Amino acid sequence: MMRLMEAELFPSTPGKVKIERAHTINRQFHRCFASTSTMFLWALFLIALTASYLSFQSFVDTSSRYFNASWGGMHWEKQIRASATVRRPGGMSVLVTGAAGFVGTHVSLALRKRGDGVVGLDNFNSYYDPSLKKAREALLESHGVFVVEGDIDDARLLAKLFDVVPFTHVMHLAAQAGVRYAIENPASYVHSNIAGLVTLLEACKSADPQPAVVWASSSSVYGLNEKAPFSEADRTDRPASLYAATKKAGEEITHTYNHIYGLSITGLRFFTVYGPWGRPDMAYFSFTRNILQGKPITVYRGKNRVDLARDFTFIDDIVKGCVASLDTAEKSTGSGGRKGGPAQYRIYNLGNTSPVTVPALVGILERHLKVKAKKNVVEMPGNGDVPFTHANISLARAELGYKPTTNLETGLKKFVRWYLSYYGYSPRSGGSAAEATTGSAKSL
Ligand SMILES: O=C(O)[C@H]1O[C@H](OP(=O)(O)OP(=O)(O)OC[C@H]2O[C@@H](n3ccc(=O)[nH]c3=O)[C@H](O)[C@@H]2O)[C@H](O)[C@@H](O)[C@H]1O
Repeated sequence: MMRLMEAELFPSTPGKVKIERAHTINRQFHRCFASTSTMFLWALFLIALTASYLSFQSFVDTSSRYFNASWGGMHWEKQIRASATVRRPGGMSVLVTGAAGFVGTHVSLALRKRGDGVVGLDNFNSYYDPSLKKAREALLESHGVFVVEGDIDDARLLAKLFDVVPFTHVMHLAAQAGVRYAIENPASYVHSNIAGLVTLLEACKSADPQPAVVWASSSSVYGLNEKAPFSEADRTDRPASLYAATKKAGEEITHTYNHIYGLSITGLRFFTVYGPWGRPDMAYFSFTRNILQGKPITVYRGKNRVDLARDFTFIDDIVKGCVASLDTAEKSTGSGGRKGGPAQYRIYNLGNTSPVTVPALVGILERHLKVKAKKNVVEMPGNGDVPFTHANISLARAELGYKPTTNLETGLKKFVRWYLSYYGYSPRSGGSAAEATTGSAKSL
């Protein structure tokens, strides 16, 4: 049948078709052509319908992405520009990563209070109670610091931020913290402390102008180092935890970006930082919570019944070290991804220089809280802890003017005062904080 139609419509020898047959063929051709063109029109109509449906869907997708996205838009850019505005002669505009974190909040406030422009960046992850991070954000907002909700591993977001503001400095404090949590969630350390760091440095090296970068390394890089106090020149090639290993890797990675792209880099090895608005995962914080709730605390002890000790450093001293690092940071030498010459590369210990044992820390908390702790003393599990830390701060003292002034007794007093007020405890005169505990206390 098909072959017949083909033969009729397209005779193999043109001009040999009989006239009467030619009429019939002509009619059939027209009928056929008419139905083909109708089909063609229908097809066109369907294609147009499908295309408009698809483009409508993509419009809906894009707009819902746009409206659901936590960043982007004119209003967002305006907030960033306002927050980055410098209000003192010779001031800097600083991108603070991890701004809703413990150290990030304090550093952002200090910078803002003296008139620097500050834009925060934080992913508000749930490693610990995000409502505490939100409360810190509210505090920052009340001082005019805008915190962008986003991840340091988001290259598009970083490019946009540098597009909106020519940051002079980056204070990089976003990280997956915690020594022992690395056993539970190793990928989180790789994501933030390695991948996120590289993404951030990529953005910094491509920025024009390139910012100077100051970032948080850790005392944990000293690992199994036994030479005390720990000096910057001591061995750091024997980390005892994945956390420490990622911070050590961060020191190598930042060195590479300094070497290849001329980024000015300062790494700060923080020694067990504590204080108001602190991290609930840290011992002094969780001990306080448990002591107040009448719950036992676990105190780790080293081999041969030796107490563990830390060079606990008060937040205000750390903030001074961070700000001094920003103030003394030289400019990066490159631009647009090209090195212009050798750039500054520094590493400093920021500690307190007087280690205190964990049982002594508990004793101070008991005094301030006026409650006796229920202690379970157990041998330190092999999960990343080191027996002690002790900072030599000569270098930071000489080059940054760093001079810690708060001892653990005074610093914990300030922390306890903040804790009781933040979580809604109102101690009656003479009574212990625990006795005064009311139902209004927020749980962590
Ligand atoms: O300087 C750093 O670079 C790191 O400091 C901090 O780590 P650490 O010094 O380990 O602080 P933290 O957890 O408060 O434990 C303190 C002591 O209490 C002991 N400890 C802890 C918990 C517990 O239940 N019992 C206990 O005895 C414990 O064995 C230890 O001896 C930061 O968390 C980390 O992010 C990083 O910044």
